[in-house]
Amino acid sequence: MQNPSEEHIRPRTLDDFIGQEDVRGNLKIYLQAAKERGQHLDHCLLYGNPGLGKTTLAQIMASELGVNMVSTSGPVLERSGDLAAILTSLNRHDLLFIDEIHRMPAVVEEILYPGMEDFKLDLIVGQGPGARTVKIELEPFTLVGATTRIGLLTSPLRDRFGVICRLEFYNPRELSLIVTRAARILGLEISPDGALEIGKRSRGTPRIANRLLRRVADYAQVAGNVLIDADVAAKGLDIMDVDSRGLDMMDRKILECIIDHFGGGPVGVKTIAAACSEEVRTIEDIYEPYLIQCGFLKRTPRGRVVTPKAYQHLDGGLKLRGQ
Ligand SMILES: Nc1ncnc2c1ncn2[C@@H]1O[C@H](COP(=O)(O)OP(=O)(O)OP(=O)(O)O)[C@@H](O)[C@H]1O
Ligand SMILES: [Mg+2]
Repeated sequence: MQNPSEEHIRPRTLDDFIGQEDVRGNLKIYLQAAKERGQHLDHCLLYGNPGLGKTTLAQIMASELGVNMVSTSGPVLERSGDLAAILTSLNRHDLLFIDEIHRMPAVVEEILYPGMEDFKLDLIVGQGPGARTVKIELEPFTLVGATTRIGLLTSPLRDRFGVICRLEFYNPRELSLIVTRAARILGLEISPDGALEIGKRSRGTPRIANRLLRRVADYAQVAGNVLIDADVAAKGLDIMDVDSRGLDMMDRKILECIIDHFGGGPVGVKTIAAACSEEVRTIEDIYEPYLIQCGFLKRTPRGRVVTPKAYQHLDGGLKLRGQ
């Protein structure tokens, strides 16, 4: 196959979607119930770190329901009219996917409330004393919202979702299954221990697992290996500076910066961001959740603290590199 895109790898059915057993089990029931009743599915909020499968799940829900999916995202919806145009164009039972729903402006959010609750739009037409409200009936639809930051959602919005699903980091075994599946689609040969090696170093994230697989495949090809086994995978990942726990240069830079400049913490995230020349948001959304999950970093009321486990991990790495 000619360099299949990310879209080819994306699972299409709930059965192809690996891991997240609780979310998958619950969604299966809700989807079946909605289908049997011939009704729209209740609004659903998916939250979790980047690359864990929110967009993928939304697409699977639409295809399992046999409905059309219309996609947009919070920051694109600048004015209430932008959302009104989308809502009025939806067909019966369509799925509206709003990515980064926490970034939707307040004025847009307000017109979404009656849309979600009663499938009605209250539009204000005109300005000043001549302004009037026009009520528009909408077709019943399902809103699927995705967010990496559930804490930034207002509670009126959060409360209007009937189903709230939290996606967790994947374990190495699940990631190895994801890698094996992707390798099959990409026409690559990989052994179970090769897939597990990539799985262990993918920061619990399918998107990263798929990316590392492609880079390891490049390495294997150039090195003249047809089969990606644990040894080839480890060498390919080592040259990319992805260590045995999946930490990359930036993760290590963050930990080392807290250790070297702030005595291991506690130190505020803004200070860390400035010292590492990185955005606060990127540290909070991309790096920190995984470091916390590994038990390498702790969030305390006074700031971030590097744990003894992180010191051990970093020391081990230095010894391996002979420093
Ligand atoms: N459970 C899974 N099984 C197999 N592959 C998966 C799974 N979850 C995600 N993937 C793969 O990982 C990639 C990233 O997933 P997706 O785009 O759905 O993440 P996301 O949560 O929407 O991320 P973001 O927050 O950045 O939008 C997809 O292309 C898909 O191939
Ligand atoms: Mg997405």
